[in-house]
Amino acid sequence: MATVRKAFPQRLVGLASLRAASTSSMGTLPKRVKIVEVGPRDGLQNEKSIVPTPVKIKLIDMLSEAGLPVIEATSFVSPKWVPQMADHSDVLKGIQKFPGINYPVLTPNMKGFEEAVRGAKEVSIFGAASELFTRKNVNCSIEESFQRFDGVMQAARAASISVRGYVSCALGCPYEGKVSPAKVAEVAKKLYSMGCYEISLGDTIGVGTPGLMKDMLTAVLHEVPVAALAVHCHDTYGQALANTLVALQMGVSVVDSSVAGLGGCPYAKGASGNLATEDLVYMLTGLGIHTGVNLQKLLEAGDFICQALNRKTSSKVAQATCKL
Ligand SMILES: CC(C)(COP(=O)([O-])OP(=O)([O-])OC[C@H]1O[C@@H](n2cnc3c(N)ncnc32)[C@H](O)[C@@H]1OP(=O)([O-])[O-])[C@@H](O)C(=O)NCCC(=O)NCCSC(=O)C[C@@](C)(O)CC(=O)[O-]
Repeated sequence: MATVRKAFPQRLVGLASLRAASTSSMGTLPKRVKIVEVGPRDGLQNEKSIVPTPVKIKLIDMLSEAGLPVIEATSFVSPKWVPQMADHSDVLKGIQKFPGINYPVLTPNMKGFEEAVRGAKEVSIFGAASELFTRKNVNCSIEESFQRFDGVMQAARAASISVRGYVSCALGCPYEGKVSPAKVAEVAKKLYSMGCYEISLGDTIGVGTPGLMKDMLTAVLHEVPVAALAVHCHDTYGQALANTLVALQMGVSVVDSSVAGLGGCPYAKGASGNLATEDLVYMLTGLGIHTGVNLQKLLEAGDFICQALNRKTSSKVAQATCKL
């Protein structure tokens, strides 16, 4: 049954008009935020049943229609490790490539990179600030993961492919517990100095709180310019939006999120979904921050994937605006 929604945009306009009064004491916030939609990759990679390729393609096309500027489409990782992403080439081939929208993909090593560049114009390498997580996730040490990244970076430079870098476990690790801000800063600095144009700091298991986000970002900002930073918060403990707001107040203007709050890392036990894109867009709009995203179309994309997966949305905004 199709989801029926309340007359939502009008209410949103009303909220946005309160902006001057409600944000005056919030420090300097960015005027616009680039949202990196990770639902088709991070959101689906942990799904137990294989999601049909046409569903993935339709989801990405709907997200493109909604105006997301960056949509992480899939990952070129081993299908033995992450079977859900085994159809990466077909997904990349099947989606409509909207002008002005980037469709990056994850590439952990040269094998993934070589396959990815047949269709991708941007890739992401993914490191972590935890040795044990790195071992579980990509079967090597942090040092060895950088040796793999060296090859990818060289090949990417030669092919004029932009590379984004992730630092997982930026606010905590499922295997090591606390992670020091200094370690996160060290890994972020290394990725940045290798040539990653943007570093996404991941609270992989969503254990962070605003104070931890502030301490971690303070350390990272000594090493990487704020314009090159993004945050990527999972919402396991309901802190994702609060942590993201702290990052915005510290000057970060790129935020990763996932439609309907889908997500989780298969190698991070306990990791739940990402910050829901609908909730992020609602907050940013209320703060008068431009995203270019059409919330109504985004909600429709969320409805579509939730129906396809036969599950309830994790987006509070989607829940609040749903009549049935
Ligand atoms: C990195 C590897 C491949 C190492 O895995 P490995 O087993 O150590 O690799 P290997 O080099 O020894 O090769 C073993 C087999 O895998 C194949 N292989 C090797 N590489 C590839 C490739 N790229 N694509 C396809 N196949 C590949 C290779 O050809 C070989 O095949 P065989 O000879 O046995 O038939 C593996 O550990 C892996 O794929 N890990 C991916 C795990 C993953 O995707 N995790 C989720 C993404 S990270 C995340 O979600 C966090 C993030 C980014 O969202 C941010 C946050 O929230 O913190």
